Amino acid sequence: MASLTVSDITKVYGGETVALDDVSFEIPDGEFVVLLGPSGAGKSTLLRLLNGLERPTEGEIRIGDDRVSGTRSDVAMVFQMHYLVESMSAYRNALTGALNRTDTVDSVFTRYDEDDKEMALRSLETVGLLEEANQRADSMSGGQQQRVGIARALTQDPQLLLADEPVASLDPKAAQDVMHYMKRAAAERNLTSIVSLHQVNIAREFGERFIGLRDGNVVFDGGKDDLTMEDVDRIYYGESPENSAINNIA
Ligand SMILES: Nc1ncnc2c1ncn2[C@@H]1O[C@H](COP(=O)(O)OP(=O)(O)OP(=O)(O)O)[C@@H](O)[C@H]1O
Repeated sequence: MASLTVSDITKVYGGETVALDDVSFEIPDGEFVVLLGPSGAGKSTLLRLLNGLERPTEGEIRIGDDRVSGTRSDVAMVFQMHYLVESMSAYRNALTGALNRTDTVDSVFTRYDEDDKEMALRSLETVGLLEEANQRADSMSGGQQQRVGIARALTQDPQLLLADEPVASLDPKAAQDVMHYMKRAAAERNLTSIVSLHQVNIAREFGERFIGLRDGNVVFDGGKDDLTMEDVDRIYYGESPENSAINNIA
């Protein structure tokens, strides 16, 4: 739905912590990108900059031709903790995504129109939960709850879908399910998507393109066929061979 251009982004916290150091890349319309990197590499910082929650210290981000200068209704985010209202149904939770694109008065009074309701149902259908629409969120499994979180993001009708470790707290089967539905949602709507993941096997299964961050720098940017074990090693362990997973396994 929209291309994304990240140009020379640097983010410094508190005048000394360089979380991102001159990062640049472009993502064309509808591409499904996985962000890889060890703890502290700058993945969450990058996602927060992309959704306008934080401002870069230097550089700029464009969605299509628009410079990102704050939060936007056409950028939706899925979090590791899905922050559902547990006592509400899957449908009601999905519907709240519409509040991010309605005007302030409607959102203060939580008013939804017919289009919002249809969009929420369509979003639940996309994540395979239409039949569970009336089920309370707290009676659902962790994977189902995360799929409701995705449906809520889709009800916002975004151009850009961001997800920060959306499957980190799920077991492998649930993680695979959630990624399957997220990928399906992105493909159905031609959504440009960026998902940060820790699990390399899941990343490989679902990613089309991989951006590897380490110490705030892009150390890998390429497709599935380009991503070797050595690249994964370099992303997670750096250049020093004594730390390498390959060497430790060998
Ligand atoms: N609000 C903040 N204030 C100060 N430093 C921060 C802040 N947020 C992140 N940092 C620092 O910026 C660097 C990058 O952090 P970030 O959370 O973006 O990494 P990450 O790759 O998402 O890590 P994780 O996988 O552990 O979430 C780290 O050194 C972190 O301590």
